[in-house]
Amino acid sequence: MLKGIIVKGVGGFYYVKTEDNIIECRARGVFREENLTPLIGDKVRIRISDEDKTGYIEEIYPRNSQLLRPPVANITQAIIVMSIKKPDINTWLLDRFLLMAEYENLEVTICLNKSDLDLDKGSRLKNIYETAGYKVIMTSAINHIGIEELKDTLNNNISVFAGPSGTGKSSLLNEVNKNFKLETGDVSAKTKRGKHTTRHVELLELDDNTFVLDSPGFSSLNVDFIEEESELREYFREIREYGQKCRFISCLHGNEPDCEVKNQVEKGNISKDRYENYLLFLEEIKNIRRY
Ligand SMILES: Nc1nc2c(ncn2[C@@H]2O[C@H](COP(=O)(O)OP(=O)(O)OP(=O)(O)O)[C@@H](O)[C@H]2O)c(=O)[nH]1
Ligand SMILES: [Zn+2]
Repeated sequence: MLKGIIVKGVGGFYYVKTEDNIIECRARGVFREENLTPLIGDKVRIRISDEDKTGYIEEIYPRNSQLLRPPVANITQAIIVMSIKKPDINTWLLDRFLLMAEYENLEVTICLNKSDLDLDKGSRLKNIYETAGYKVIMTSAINHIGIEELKDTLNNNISVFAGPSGTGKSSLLNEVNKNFKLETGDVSAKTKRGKHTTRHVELLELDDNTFVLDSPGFSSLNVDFIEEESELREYFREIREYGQKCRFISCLHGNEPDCEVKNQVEKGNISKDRYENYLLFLEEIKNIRRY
């Protein structure tokens, strides 16, 4: 009997990382009957058949978490990689990623990469997002800055690396583990080759018990997963916090009187930019519901 974790799935085969090596496995038919599909990230028990020497997944251990997009199990945290410049940081997108992470109930760390290009801007952003309640690491893949802190954050976790194309996700992973030789390059060259569409989902092993998923999938173009307007305020940490002191318990922090959130935006304790993104998302959710 062997135990392992599914790191890749291709055409009906699952690749299971055991203590010693990676074993190609099939799933037992019984999973289909139970309507259970093995997922990347699943911790499994396998058996090697004497006849054909292939591995069979015998049991899937209970999942701690399950992401929808991309479909992976047991992810413990998200590392959201944004570049300060080239491409310029887009905080609307960052807040969108954060929303997704909060919705999925993941631990989250923001990685502000390419700090070599504009340290001042990086510091300002770090300050804003730390004030909002997030852990922020400033990195430079080319100057090897912040890599140790990033390593510590990854240690003993199964993390999803998320962020727009060209922000340096592959470059950072290559720094974190010198054995990785992930393809990096300028945005236009990679887009031409359709890198984003052809890349499959795979867990990379950084260390024992430490895996990362370099995935383009962890983002959402719409907010249709949020059903009620009132849900949104729960996913903005600082708004959730200050919102408890609003006059009305139902306050959506828009035009209501005595709104503590607006009050704190005026005082500068809540970032105006974050608040405006909150209002934009709120408007979007309203519109989904109307049509
Ligand atoms: N100046 C600077 N450039 C960087 C840094 N990190 C990465 N780059 C460059 O940014 C470009 C994109 O880096 P990648 O690592 O390929 O970005 P990615 O996020 O993996 O991109 P996708 O695979 O398209 O999602 C490359 O040309 C890198 O050399 C950094 O810290 N500073
Ligand atoms: Zn309010």
